[in-house]
Amino acid sequence: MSVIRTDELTKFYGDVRGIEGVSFAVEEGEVFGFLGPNGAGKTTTIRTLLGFQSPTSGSATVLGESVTDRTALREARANVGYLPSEPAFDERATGRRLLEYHGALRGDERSDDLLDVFDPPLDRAVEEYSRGNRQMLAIVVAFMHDPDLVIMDEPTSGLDPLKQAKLLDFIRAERESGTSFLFSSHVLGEVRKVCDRVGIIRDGHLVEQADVATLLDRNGKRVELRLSDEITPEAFQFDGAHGLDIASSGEATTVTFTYTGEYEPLLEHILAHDPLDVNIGEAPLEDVFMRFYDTNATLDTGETGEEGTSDA
Ligand SMILES: Nc1ncnc2c1ncn2[C@@H]1O[C@H](COP(=O)(O)OP(=O)(O)OP(=O)(O)O)[C@@H](O)[C@H]1O
Repeated sequence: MSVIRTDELTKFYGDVRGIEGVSFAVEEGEVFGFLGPNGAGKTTTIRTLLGFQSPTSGSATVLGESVTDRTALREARANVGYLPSEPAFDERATGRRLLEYHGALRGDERSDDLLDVFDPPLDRAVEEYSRGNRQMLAIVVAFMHDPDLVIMDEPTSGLDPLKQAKLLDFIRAERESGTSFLFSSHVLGEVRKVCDRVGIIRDGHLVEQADVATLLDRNGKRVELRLSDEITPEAFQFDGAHGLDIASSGEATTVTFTYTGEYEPLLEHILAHDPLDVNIGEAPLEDVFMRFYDTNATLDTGETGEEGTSDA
């Protein structure tokens, strides 16, 4: 069963388009990454799925229930965790009080275990919390009732690199035990680490839907060679090689290019030049995604553990 399914889902705010004709499905037990530049429509999709706002047209189901059937959706939501991009809490309440409140509302099977990993200062009022502590409290709230599906909007924003890594490890472990995720993010490094498939949204439209391995495969391999001899560009003009760059330092020549195709012809070409060093790796994921983004949009590769560009 698809845990989320949308069919031509459309939401306009008056004349302003939030999303239009968005169709995708999240299957049981997968982490579906939802990517797109600022204002693309990620939050609009999520808020519509959670029943916070009605679609203008089209349809969607969450755990099999229509998002426009309020009663059925409320029941389905008992099995859904939600981590908003900017968690809002009763500011004067302590973290502990808020966990009691959410536990009474939807159940608390897991907060003790979760607090071993994510440890906000429970006896302080939330208004005194740092951004990271607020996020950790929201993570505990999202998972404490042991949901089957978790919808996360920029989940690592505000967390330090260690906590970011803990959250990604935690998501992978949860997926292993069958939990499904809709994971909205700008941070490509984390998408690479946890997502099985991605949907890319731009200007309110879903422009791509593919599994991450296929996207990377399509983008080819990044090849870097160090040669003792100087060479001409013609030496590396062969089928499947593109984006050639040659730099000579006096001692050695460094050749980099992207390659799509089988290994055998690639290795033949490389060995013909008697290389000092050979490095063949995955092409950067951002090359794939940037094609779907506006030229002005910036993206975080996530490799430094910094926050994404989500707060515009
Ligand atoms: N409540 C609202 N009223 C009017 N327009 C809105 C509202 N919420 C969103 N929009 C518009 O809908 C479009 C999609 O916005 P949305 O917040 O869904 O994008 P997003 O992909 O979540 O962006 P970000 O990455 O910046 O969070 C934007 O043009 C935005 O201005």
